[in-house]
Amino acid sequence: MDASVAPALVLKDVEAGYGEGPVLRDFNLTVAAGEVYALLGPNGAGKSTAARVACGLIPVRRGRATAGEGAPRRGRIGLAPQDCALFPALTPRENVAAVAALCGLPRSNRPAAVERALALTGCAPRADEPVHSLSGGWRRRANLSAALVGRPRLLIADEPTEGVDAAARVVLSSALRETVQAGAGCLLISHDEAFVSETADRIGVLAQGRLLAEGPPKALLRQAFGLARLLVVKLPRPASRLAASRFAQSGLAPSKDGLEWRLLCEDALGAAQRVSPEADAEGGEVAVRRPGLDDLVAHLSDASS
Ligand SMILES: Nc1ncnc2c1ncn2[C@@H]1O[C@H](COP(=O)(O)OP(=O)(O)OP(=O)(O)O)[C@@H](O)[C@H]1O
Repeated sequence: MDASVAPALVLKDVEAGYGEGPVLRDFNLTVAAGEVYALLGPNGAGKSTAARVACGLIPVRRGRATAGEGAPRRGRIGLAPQDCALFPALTPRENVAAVAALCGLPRSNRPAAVERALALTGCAPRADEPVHSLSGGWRRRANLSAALVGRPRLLIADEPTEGVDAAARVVLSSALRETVQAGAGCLLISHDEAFVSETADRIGVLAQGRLLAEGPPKALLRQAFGLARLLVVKLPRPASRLAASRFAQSGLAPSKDGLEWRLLCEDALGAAQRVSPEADAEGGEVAVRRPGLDDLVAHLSDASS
């Protein structure tokens, strides 16, 4: 990343919220030009609030928010909100054209800009059907096209893959990657672990309005878990007393509903062999896997609460 290029977003010592108690306090976040930065965290952590501060939808009570500097004033931030911001009676092409006008693009440039934005998200094949008749996945593509048409310096994509199939996810990931390769910065908010792993350069893990960790996903996973693997036993019903005591003896801890027992350790395969007889007798399934981003979020937010 080029340090001489201004960041796409800087939130510095920000305090912001809705009622009396702030949601974000002393909150710092920088999204560089050329990177996709994903904010992860449990429900209510403050991710959408940070996005709203970034695009000026809620004011900063303290600190400073600077977004999209270096772009024309009206098109500098592109927002693809979680609840698609589209006119349902209009087609994707008409919606994207309307946003192009709102962004202040010169009239003569608009048709090419609209085609480009529709092509980036693969929306062109359904671009002339009314939005209300499109499936959720096509609406998501149109929603992202509308955010991209003004060539924003900062793109904010809030849950862009909600209700989207695997093929569309690949296209949307490429659209975000191409956008940042062209020089924008992207703030991505997503609960979609696979999408974030494929798309983000850096992630920030947020809980209760505080950033708990940030960095490249692989580095954070390595730092949190090292060589440990996760043993997961899934049960159709809570374990019998005998099985529960055997799982506990082997170091596994139950979920709140008692349907899942877990252990994070370097010898997860050995532990799996030890608990397999009880798991089989209970009709359960045993799996060993590498911890992923969802595990990282749970691990960091549990440790901070
Ligand atoms: N419009 C609002 N008015 C009042 N409080 C709100 C409003 N929107 C969010 N909040 C509160 O702010 C806190 C953070 O919410 P926010 O939507 O930013 O979390 P989030 O991390 O995006 O959650 P999720 O993953 O569920 O979308 C929550 O306690 C929420 O109840």
